Amino acid sequence: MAFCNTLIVRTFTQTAAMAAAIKNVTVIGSGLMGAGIAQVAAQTGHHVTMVDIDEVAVGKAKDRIGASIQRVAKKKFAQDPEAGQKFISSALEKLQISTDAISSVKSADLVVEAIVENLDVKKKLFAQLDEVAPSHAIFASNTSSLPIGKIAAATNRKDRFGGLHFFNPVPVMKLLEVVRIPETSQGTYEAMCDWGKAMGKVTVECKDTPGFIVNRLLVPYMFEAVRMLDRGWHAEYPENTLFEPCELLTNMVAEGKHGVKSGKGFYEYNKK
Ligand SMILES: CCCCCCC[C@H](O)CC(=O)SCCNC(=O)CCNC(=O)[C@H](O)C(C)(C)COP(=O)([O-])OP(=O)([O-])OC[C@H]1O[C@@H](n2cnc3c(N)ncnc32)[C@H](O)[C@@H]1OP(=O)([O-])[O-]
Ligand SMILES: NC(=O)c1ccc[n+]([C@@H]2O[C@H](COP(=O)([O-])OP(=O)(O)OC[C@H]3O[C@@H](n4cnc5c(N)ncnc54)[C@H](O)[C@@H]3O)[C@@H](O)[C@H]2O)c1
Repeated sequence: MAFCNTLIVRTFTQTAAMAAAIKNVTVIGSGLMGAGIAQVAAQTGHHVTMVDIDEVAVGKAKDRIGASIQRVAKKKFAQDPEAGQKFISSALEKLQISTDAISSVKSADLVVEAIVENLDVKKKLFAQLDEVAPSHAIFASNTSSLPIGKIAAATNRKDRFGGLHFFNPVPVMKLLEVVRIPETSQGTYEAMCDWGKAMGKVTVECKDTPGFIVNRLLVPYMFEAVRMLDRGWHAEYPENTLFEPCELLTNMVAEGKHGVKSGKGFYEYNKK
């Protein structure tokens, strides 16, 4: 029992230490997602370096952040514009830009990659960063569709590797999928979740499966919308199995499980 308690205390201490240690964040890629991630990280008190191979892109990203943060401040400090101005200047002071990925990770506690969706390009980048980043630094990819395990394989820090899948527009969307591979240590996983919460996000644990959770649902839904457009809206397709009632739903309806209005469905609801 004493051994068990010691182990729990030690694990807790290590995890808390890793999470507390995430102060310096390097975001690689300053496109739609990278700029959003960098912005929210700076807004929430982190020292952020945003990197891009394209000097023009990273400059434009900083301008976009300036415009987006105005919108955030207007909403967040609607009653106190002075506090809003302080919020903006404090965040922008914490944000550096660079075109040199190698030097930008030298004091990073967390590296979030949001570059082009290409496995070889991501692997090449992480292999280079692995050589120079501090050993404690956690690496994460924001990929929409590539297996995290395949990207992590390019490094010697699979225990400190995971997915941090944000949603567009990052300053607005609350959800963050935190993806773990079998090698991701518990400390790394918890540090990623704690960092996500510090970013003001709601974190959800995902396994490293195609599409994680959201895109697994979203992409077939989007494709189906496009197929509908493709074949015309007016036709009826009674033979299409997509429209067949599911047995599970039929049974739930028969059992009176109508969701919120009946107090039970997939969940139980407390009616007040
Ligand atoms: C395998 C292939 C995969 C392909 C798909 C990949 C998918 C990917 O992996 C995952 C995803 O991202 S899935 C996609 C997941 N994403 C979604 O599902 C999102 C879908 N989109 C939406 O839900 C709506 O368009 C929004 C809620 C974003 C905006 O609401 P709207 O009704 O269009 O109205 P509005 O007038 O514009 O804005 C209203 C207020 O919102 C605020 N604000 C907005 N943008 C901001 C910004 N950039 N900055 C700061 N603030 C911003 C601001 O306060 C603004 O007020 P203001 O007074 O005007 O400043
Ligand atoms: N767009 C979305 O809605 C969305 C949502 C969630 C996740 N993602 C994922 O986020 C990643 C980025 O997507 P995006 O939409 O921001 O792309 P984007 O094209 O807007 O931006 C990518 C940026 O990366 C830069 N870049 C490319 N190679 C680089 C390298 N080797 N080093 C440094 N910078 C490099 C490009 O110059 C570009 O500015 C992708 O993996 C994508 O799948 C996208």
